[in-house]
Amino acid sequence: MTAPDPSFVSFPTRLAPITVPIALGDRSYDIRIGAGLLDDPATWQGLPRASLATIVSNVTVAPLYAERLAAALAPHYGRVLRIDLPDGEAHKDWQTLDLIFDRLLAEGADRKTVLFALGGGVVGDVTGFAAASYMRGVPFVQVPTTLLAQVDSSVGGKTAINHPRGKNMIGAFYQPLRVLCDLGVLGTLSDRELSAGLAEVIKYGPIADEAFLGWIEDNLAALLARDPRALAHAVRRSCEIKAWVVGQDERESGLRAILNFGHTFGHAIEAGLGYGEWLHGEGVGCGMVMASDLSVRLGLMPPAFLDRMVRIVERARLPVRGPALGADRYLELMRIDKKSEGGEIRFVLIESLGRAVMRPAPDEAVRATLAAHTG
Ligand SMILES: NC(=O)c1ccc[n+]([C@@H]2O[C@H](COP(=O)([O-])OP(=O)(O)OC[C@H]3O[C@@H](n4cnc5c(N)ncnc54)[C@H](O)[C@@H]3O)[C@@H](O)[C@H]2O)c1
Ligand SMILES: O=C(O)C(=O)C[C@@H](O)[C@H](O)[C@H](O)COP(=O)(O)O
Ligand SMILES: [Zn+2]
Repeated sequence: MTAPDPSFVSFPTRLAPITVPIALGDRSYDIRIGAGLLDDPATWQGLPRASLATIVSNVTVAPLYAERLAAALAPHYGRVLRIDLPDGEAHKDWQTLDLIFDRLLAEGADRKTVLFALGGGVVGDVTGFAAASYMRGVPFVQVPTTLLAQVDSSVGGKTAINHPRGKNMIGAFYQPLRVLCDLGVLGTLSDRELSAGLAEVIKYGPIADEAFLGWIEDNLAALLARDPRALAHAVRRSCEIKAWVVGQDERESGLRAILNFGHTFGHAIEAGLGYGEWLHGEGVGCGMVMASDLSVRLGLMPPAFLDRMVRIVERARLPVRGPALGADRYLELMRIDKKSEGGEIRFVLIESLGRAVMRPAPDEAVRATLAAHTG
């Protein structure tokens, strides 16, 4: 007898599937959340049919789930091509993008070819950018397989690759046709990656929903234990908040920047250490502690808020102290951030629970935050 698939063991299919719509005019789409979605024929209804579907995944995720996805797609497409990328943040680059373009061209992919991004945020971001640029745009579907990708990266249409100088520096806004969050696939995720995903879940509390922050605090043990109902609620509420934000400001002319809470510091850590050393979620967790410190330092929030954020980030098994890159290096890396204007760094800060603002901060305050939370 073969060993049971851990995704079926951990996640019973009796969890009712739910749909979170994201309203973007003619680019509107649904985020579907449920257990066993990959194997449900209803999942694929209403997607464009074509002679070729391409599953873009990576060498870790493809052996786990690509066959199931290919079998589900086979009835609807003339041919299902598979592209397995190298795994890891260090491969979110031009070379990997080229791999996709080379294969698509070699296999005769045309403008109707539908790309399916099967993987975490790295696969999703690279595949999305490939979809945005191959023949000036082909349709794509997000099939996120990490918690982080289900609660954040698969939703909202930010696609990108990294540059050695800065995160996500080359990319495009390009929306998927649908997002399919099969909770069952979270059963095979490592504990470290689960915690990384929790960082982005936690983020939604202070920026948009005080009650959700309280719910996360009350349910952190259940989330870490992968309780299906707790994970389902975390994915649903996160997607609702992200859909609400993106629906108002698709291209980050204002409000959407709140989703960057913790990211100015976090991206500096990721780039400063070299991509892949710290996970994105780890950078965000620690970055939220630093941004909370800055919010307190600038008089926006009381000190108890910082204590609360340190506690929740620690309980999620995420780092609360950044690496000792040196304040000058942090400042240099943060100046490249996409929110900077005229060389002035702008931080997402909390001004009351559930409400974020974007503000510049005096260098001395930032240095004090770095002194308190790095090394
Ligand atoms: N576009 C956006 O809005 C957005 C939002 C947040 C993060 N991001 C980006 O997302 C990336 C981080 O995504 P991530 O945390 O998913 O990392 P990731 O894509 O590197 O995946 C994490 C690891 O888990 C493995 N994996 C994925 N699914 C698995 C599964 N079901 N079972 C076992 N292993 C599995 C992957 O192969 C990888 O080794 C960063 O590049 C970040 O910048 C983008
Ligand atoms: O969707 C957004 O907007 C976000 O900022 C979500 C972030 O979690 C994500 O990491 C995003 O890729 C960061 O965006 P960037 O514009 O700072 O690269
Ligand atoms: Zn992020």
